[in-house]
Amino acid sequence: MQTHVVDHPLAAALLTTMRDARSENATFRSALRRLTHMLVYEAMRDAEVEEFPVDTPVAATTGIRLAKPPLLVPVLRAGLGMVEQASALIPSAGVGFVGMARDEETHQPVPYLESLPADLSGIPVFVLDPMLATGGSMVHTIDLLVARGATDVTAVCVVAAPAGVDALAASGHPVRLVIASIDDGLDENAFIVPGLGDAGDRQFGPR
Ligand SMILES: O=P(O)(O)OC[C@H]1O[C@H](OP(=O)(O)OP(=O)(O)O)[C@H](O)[C@@H]1O
Ligand SMILES: O=c1cc[nH]c(=O)[nH]1
Ligand SMILES: [Mg+2]
Repeated sequence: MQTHVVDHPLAAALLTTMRDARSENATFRSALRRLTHMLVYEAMRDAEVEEFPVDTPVAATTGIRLAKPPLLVPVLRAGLGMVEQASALIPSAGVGFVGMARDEETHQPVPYLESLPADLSGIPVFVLDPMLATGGSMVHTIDLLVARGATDVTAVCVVAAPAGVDALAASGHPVRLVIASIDDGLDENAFIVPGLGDAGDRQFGPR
């Protein structure tokens, strides 16, 4: 699996704001939005483009547009904080939704919402979820996408545990990972260490 860690001082500073337990919800959401801009920008670097004729006020020239606008799939709740910025960066992108909450005892994902186009063949899909912990939620989301014919999936995350990266790679799915940091590991509650806590709660309050 191709993994791209976005190693940039501006990204690192925003991630630090998100890690800081003193950051209020609004500060956390703002940092996530701004960091998403950088992650999606990097994730789109190799996107397929096509040329088309365009007239400037001065002359005819050749323009560039995305050959295949992607589908953005935020994983609720935490991924919701990434979708507005990703859409702003890729205005032609569609948006689908997956809702999932981890069981606090088993740490298994419990799906509660699935709103996706029926046919994803030929469409690049960007899954937006800040946290990749055990990997269960991301692998389940990609299972849903692959079942609809997706063959080109990018997971755009903020923080991962090595176990989550390994689970994604072991899933055998056609996925690449774009991320700001791969952290040290998981604690006994399957929270990422040092991580940033519960990314859903830190944006929206307790569930
Ligand atoms: O890799 P995993 O072990 O599956 O954990 C990661 C998942 O946990 C978080 O969601 P959570 O279940 O807390 O739901 P929330 O976004 O509503 O808070 C996070 O946003 C991921 O979806
Ligand atoms: O550290 C973690 C792990 C799962 N989900 C989160 O929001 N944070
Ligand atoms: Mg949560």
